[in-house]
Amino acid sequence: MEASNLALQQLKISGVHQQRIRKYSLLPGKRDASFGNMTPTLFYPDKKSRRVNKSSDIASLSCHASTNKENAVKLNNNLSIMKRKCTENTYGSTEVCSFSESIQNISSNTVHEKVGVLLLNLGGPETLDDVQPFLFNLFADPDIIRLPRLFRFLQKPLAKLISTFRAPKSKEAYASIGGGSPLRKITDEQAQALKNALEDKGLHANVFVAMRYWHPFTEEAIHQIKRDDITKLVILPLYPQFSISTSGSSIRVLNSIFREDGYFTRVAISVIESWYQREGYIRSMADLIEKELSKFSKPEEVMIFFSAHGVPLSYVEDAGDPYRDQMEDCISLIMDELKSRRVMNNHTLAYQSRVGPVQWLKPYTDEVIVELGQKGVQSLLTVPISFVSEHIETLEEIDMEYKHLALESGIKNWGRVPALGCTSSFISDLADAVIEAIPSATAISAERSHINLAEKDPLNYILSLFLGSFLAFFLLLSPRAFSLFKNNLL
Ligand SMILES: C=CC1=C(C)c2cc3[nH]c(cc4nc(cc5[nH]c(cc1n2)c(C)c5CCC(=O)O)C(CCC(=O)O)=C4C)c(C)c3C=C
Ligand SMILES: [Fe+2]
Repeated sequence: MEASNLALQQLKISGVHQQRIRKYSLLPGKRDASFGNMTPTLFYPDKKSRRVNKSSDIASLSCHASTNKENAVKLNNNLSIMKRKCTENTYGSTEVCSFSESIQNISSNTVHEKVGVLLLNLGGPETLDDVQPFLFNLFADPDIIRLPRLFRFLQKPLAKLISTFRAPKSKEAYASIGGGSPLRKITDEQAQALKNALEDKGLHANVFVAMRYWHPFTEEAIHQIKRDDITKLVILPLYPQFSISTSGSSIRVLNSIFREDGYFTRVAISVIESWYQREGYIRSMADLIEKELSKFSKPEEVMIFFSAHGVPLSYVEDAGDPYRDQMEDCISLIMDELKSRRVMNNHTLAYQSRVGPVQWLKPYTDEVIVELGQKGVQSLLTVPISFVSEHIETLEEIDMEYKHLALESGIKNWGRVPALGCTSSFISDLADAVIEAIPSATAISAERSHINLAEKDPLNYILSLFLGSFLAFFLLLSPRAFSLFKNNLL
């Protein structure tokens, strides 16, 4: 994956900042606009303006043509006009967007509402036999391996190849944590806890789980939502910070289902895109950190080491993924909260779990651990920060690999903050986020506009097929290309 050249969705700054009102734009990515896959592209304001606008309450998103006229025409052909109404209330609230194509406000008193909450998560293999097909689903996601347009149809053969070669290593990791991912079980528990918390706050809601790469898949959740006759739906990714590769990917899949399925023209929908800035979440994280610090003999000397899941650098630098900015904001909010409790420890942030030969967000967790050891840091408290459940990368990568590396590098005292899981203050805050999102739920219209590449541009289509087949042939049959691929990409 030549990540620096593969920017698909271009997330660019288009914020018009006014007092308490922000305007975002949904523009096509430079390349993606011509795809016809109708992926909406969110444009985020830069970090500085987001910080300045902490008190912003409302962000409205409107759709307009890109700078490129051709793209604008394609956009009109392929994308129905999308509008968003967003409510952002930093630190204390959530980035909430109701979407999608044309907005019809549904007044809550006209129909008998049945509220649903859809939790989005990554999913994980439940048995060792699931590992390869799970990896296939992950690498087949165009938001995970971002191929240029011409090579898009190679996505699945490439996913098959990478998943087959990666599976033995991944299986070993899953075997070491009991033979499968705990993600489904934990997410189901979180769903039940959220349902109970909502009930306690006076809202009866059905809570569904949609995993991106393993069961229960998005389609299974959609089936249940329809079976239960849900009329208002709040979409809540279980990732505190937004990334194109996580929440973005799940929302893209949902968006295409909603556009195709007439049922959803009758459903008012609200999407909570990120919620790392919520007071309840920040406080819950600070509580966990304080508790773990107190287990060290000299808590004040402990380095608090935030380890976030990485993304390729090109996501942030070329495609405008807000993930790094949100991560940094999140950590400064947690540290501010700790300081307000007189916890004045040093802290640092690094990124873990990189895959493949491209550059990922730096600094890398393993390199920082070695450096900290060399600098004489004696005590380290690792805080997994991009995810709210235990999973392979906390249980295996952090608890086994990084712990071993830290002790080898001279760090004497090691600790790790557990994931939030079903911590009651956290679940209660998620319930508040859901309740706050309901008023901004809006319905989507029934416009559909799938035009596939072959219908739209037959010459281009034939050319891509030809070049793609050539590349696949070369990669699969040339022993040298094959071993280069195996050594570098896996
Ligand atoms: C915020 C969290 C995550 C981001 C960002 C993310 C991006 C990302 N991940 C991969 C590749 C892999 N991820 C894998 C597992 C995995 N990833 C996350 C979270 C984020 N990923 C979680 C919670 C899990 C674990 C699920 C579980 O089973 O417990 C894996 C599989 C494990 C392995 O083989 O290492 C891969 C591969 C990429 C390429 C990427 C960004 C482009
Ligand atoms: Fe991942």
